[in-house]
Amino acid sequence: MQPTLLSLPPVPSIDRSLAGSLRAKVDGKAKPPGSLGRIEDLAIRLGLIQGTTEPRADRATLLVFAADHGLVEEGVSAYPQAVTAAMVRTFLAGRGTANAFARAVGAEVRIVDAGVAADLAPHPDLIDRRIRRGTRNAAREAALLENELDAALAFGAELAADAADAGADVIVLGEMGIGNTASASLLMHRLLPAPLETCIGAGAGHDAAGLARKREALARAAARSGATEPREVLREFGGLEIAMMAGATIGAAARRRAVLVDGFIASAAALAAIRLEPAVRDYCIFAHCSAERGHAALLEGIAADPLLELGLRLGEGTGGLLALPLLRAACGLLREVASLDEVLSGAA
Ligand SMILES: Cc1cc2ncn([C@H]3O[C@H](COP(=O)(O)O)[C@@H](O)[C@H]3O)c2cc1C
Ligand SMILES: O=C(O)c1cccnc1
Repeated sequence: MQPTLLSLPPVPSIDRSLAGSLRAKVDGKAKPPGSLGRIEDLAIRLGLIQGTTEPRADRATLLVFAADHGLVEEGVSAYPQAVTAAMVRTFLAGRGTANAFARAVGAEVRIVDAGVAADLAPHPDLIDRRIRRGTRNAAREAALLENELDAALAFGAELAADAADAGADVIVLGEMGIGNTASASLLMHRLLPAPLETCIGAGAGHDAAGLARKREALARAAARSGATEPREVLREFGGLEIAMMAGATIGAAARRRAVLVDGFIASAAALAAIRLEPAVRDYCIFAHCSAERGHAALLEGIAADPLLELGLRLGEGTGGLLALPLLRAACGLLREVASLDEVLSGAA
């Protein structure tokens, strides 16, 4: 084990011995075998993750990790850096899309300042884990120092474990950080790996000139460092919120909680977590395939079969929240639905 990973909790491997009884339970329900398609597979996955034939997804906590990126100096985003802090304030006021969707599905929301480059007033719903005011510009130098990366991973793991200990059955991971699709593209390029070009998309929105500028800046960042080892890749290309999400993925898995992974950026963080600790892969449920270029290839590269395809490209955890009712339905199948035997014997 690498000494730097010692601060991260161990992730138990999934015990597959329950798979047979979970499949038999699902097949024995009052419905034709297989008639609930992928919801049946989801029920079995949730049972395996929680180690029970009666899994729950009642309580869900969305952790939104927010941070800024030095790469924005290169014009990688169509939006100014100040939008990150403005959106954090909006979330705290309950007015973001993530807040509305969380209310729609019944999930708790926690906002984490992982490294926003602005002053934020203290707020009871804001968790301050700010490591620095944004990353360094990865086109010129490493985005993070070793100790900054360690802190981000450890804080993320701790926050996810805290949410689990406070009663969350499912951890939904979301992010807010202008410029973070640029970091995510570099992570995908090195960790999947995939050609850089196929990893770069329009992010929050770019015209042709903006996209060309983003491609050119990311080519310079990639040329600056040949890192391929997951810690090195995170340190070189950032970002703070992405590293914290990778830590949170590991922390949730260590508590045997399903991690509902949102879009392109959250998936890049999950990819980093999987490369750091392969056992987390079994705990990751990929909510949707985003419209961001690169997301479909990233998902395919880790054999992930996303639950939804809605053309979303927002982030914030919105896609994860929309998939949450599917997890609850899958748990309801195992916990509540009568067996065919009960129905035929008149017991149900
Ligand atoms: C108003 C607004 C709200 C957002 N909420 C999420 N994002 C999303 O867009 C950003 C990534 O795109 P890029 O890398 O191109 O900057 C992230 O903050 C992501 O969460 C937003 C973006 C904007 C503009
Ligand atoms: O897929 C995402 O999560 C995404 C895509 C573009 C911009 N922000 C987020």
